Amino acid sequence: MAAVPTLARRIARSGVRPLCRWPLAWGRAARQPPGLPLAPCRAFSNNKILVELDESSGVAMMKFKSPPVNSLSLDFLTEFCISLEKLENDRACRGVIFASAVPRIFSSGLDITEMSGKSMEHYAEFWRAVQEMWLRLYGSNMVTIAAVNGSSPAGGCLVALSCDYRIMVENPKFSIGLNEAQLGIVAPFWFKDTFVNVVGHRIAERSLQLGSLYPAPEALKFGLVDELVPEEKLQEKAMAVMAQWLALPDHARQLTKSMMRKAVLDRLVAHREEDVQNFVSFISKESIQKSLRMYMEMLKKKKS
Ligand SMILES: CCCCCCCCCCC/C=C/C(=O)SCCNC(=O)CCNC(=O)[C@H](O)C(C)(C)COP(=O)(O)OP(=O)(O)OC[C@H]1O[C@@H](n2cnc3c(N)ncnc32)[C@H](O)[C@@H]1OP(=O)(O)O
Repeated sequence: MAAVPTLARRIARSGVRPLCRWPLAWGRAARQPPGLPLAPCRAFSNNKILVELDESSGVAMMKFKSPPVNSLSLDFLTEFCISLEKLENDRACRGVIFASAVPRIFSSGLDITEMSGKSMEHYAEFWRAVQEMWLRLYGSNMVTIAAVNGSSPAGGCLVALSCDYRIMVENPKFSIGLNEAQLGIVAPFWFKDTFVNVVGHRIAERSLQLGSLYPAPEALKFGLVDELVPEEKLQEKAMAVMAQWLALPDHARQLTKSMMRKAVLDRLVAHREEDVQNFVSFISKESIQKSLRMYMEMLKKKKS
């Protein structure tokens, strides 16, 4: 685990800037009854993520703001881990809702430029950051809800799958799934395990082999997302579901969550370094690099 401190150093170096104490993101002011002072709220942001914690409800909103497509770059992943750790250690926070501040895209998944044309050391550092993000999110003690307000392929889908509940905007133009096979790459075992735990083995096997992306209404049919709502109702719905989950005693819910997820988490923890080495040797193959370059070219051509 020699290079693990690299991510720890990045986390330590990266500043988390406090914002004002009375932020307006997610329309808090609009929800407040007239004449009453705003409930205590704390907000912080870094370059790619905005967080607002409402102390009265114990609920934080984490919004991804890394245009154009919220790709999960090394910087994004580092900032995500910092923000989540801050909330995890804050006794006032019991639940987090994740959403995008970028229109039409929840997250485009792992940043392909981090996996293409870089050194082996870079691939290893990047993959440790991907592992760290998943271990923290899937293993979080807080209630986690993905408010999927846009397309969410591959790593973006993993973020949603790692939450306790997924609510997606009902727009059929927004799609979600683990489409790695379409890029000529393979979802690692812990992506697969997370997927199987949500949709079951048969659907996961077929979807992973075909690299399927599902429009929101299709994703609902087999439980990849838990419900669909019109975009303007997403925040309200996420808050309502959160309130339902927070009505239970934390210790009972947390122990149950841990019991359900422990085997899958432990598997990566036990094979973490091996998984890094597998990733590095796989991604640095010339044939895989060629597939990634072709995929990026295809994305560019689609625009013209
Ligand atoms: C033996 C087994 C061993 C296994 C070892 C492990 C193996 C490796 C595992 C790797 C797992 C990988 C997981 C991933 O997440 S890979 C990423 C998958 N993501 C995608 O396929 C999404 C691609 N993007 C899109 O489909 C569209 O961009 C999107 C629908 C998200 C948005 O469309 P829109 O039309 O709005 O925007 P553009 O396509 O024009 O994109 C804007 C610019 O953003 C760039 N872009 C998009 N996605 C990414 C990305 N994921 N990474 C980096 N850059 C991205 C796109 O190229 C445009 O750039 P330019 O403006 O410069 O052209």
